[in-house]
Amino acid sequence: MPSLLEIRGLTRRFGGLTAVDAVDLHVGEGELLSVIGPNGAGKTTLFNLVTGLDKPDAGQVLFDGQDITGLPAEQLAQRGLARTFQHGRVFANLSVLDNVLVGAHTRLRAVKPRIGGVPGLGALAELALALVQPGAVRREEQALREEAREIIALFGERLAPRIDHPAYSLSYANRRRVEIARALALKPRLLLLDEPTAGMNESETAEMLEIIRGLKARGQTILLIEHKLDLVMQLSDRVAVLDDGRKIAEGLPDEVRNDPAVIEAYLGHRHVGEAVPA
Ligand SMILES: Nc1ncnc2c1ncn2[C@@H]1O[C@H](COP(=O)(O)OP(=O)(O)OP(=O)(O)O)[C@@H](O)[C@H]1O
Repeated sequence: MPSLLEIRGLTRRFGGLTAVDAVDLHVGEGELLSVIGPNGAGKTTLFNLVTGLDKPDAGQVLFDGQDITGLPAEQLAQRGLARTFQHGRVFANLSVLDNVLVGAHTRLRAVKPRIGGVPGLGALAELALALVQPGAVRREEQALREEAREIIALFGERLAPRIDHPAYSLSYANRRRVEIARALALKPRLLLLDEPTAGMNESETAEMLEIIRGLKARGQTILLIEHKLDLVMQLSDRVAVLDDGRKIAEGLPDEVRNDPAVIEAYLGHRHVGEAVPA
């Protein structure tokens, strides 16, 4: 399987602490790779490095064979990397639909050629076009709305009846669903999910598992951080384990589950808060 994402020797230090320590990883097209590890293992820092929110002290990130190390988040989104955050980030005052449309518009900006090729003229020229071709613009907007509605429909009765509600009025779990819907509207080549079931109860977690399973079945490449090991074991093609910034294991879910170094890492951290892999 050719690698869509390849991470080589990625390292990030905060003062004396090495949060991510020479980590190598790769994610193949259509693959679901989970990154697990005790609290403070470096998972979110790794995501931040891959998605341009933070810059590494050493190492490289390659996406589809191109070096994207240190590129800003906006550019990475336009290249097809979309992420969600551990605590969920949505535009509180925008409706569910508009939150998802933000994702669709980001994608559209990426695929539209720069008019005239003159930097800075793009937005102005776009406005001019909108004025002379209102029908075309309206149709394009209509198509985006339709697409956003289809994505929202993936979340069934949880989101569909609330499509016009402002995000601030939603439950925590629903805000997290909106965030994932927005990321999907980017039509990402790689979707990075940071603890998509954090704060969700058992039935909500089971629903999310089905949604992720559905995305995977459609060929979506996914990099997942997740604490709920049951879900990780059911969904992942491969699992990588971080501990104190280092990758201590990588392999098929069953191999990782029985790896003594992994069991040791989980037992060694008293505040894991979740079951040791059984
Ligand atoms: N901006 C920062 N400044 C200083 N230290 C940081 C910073 N960000 C993360 N760290 C430290 O780096 C280490 C890794 O943190 P990180 O959040 O990546 O871990 P994690 O595996 O995502 O943990 P959790 O499962 O609790 O979310 C921790 O010791 C954390 O305190």
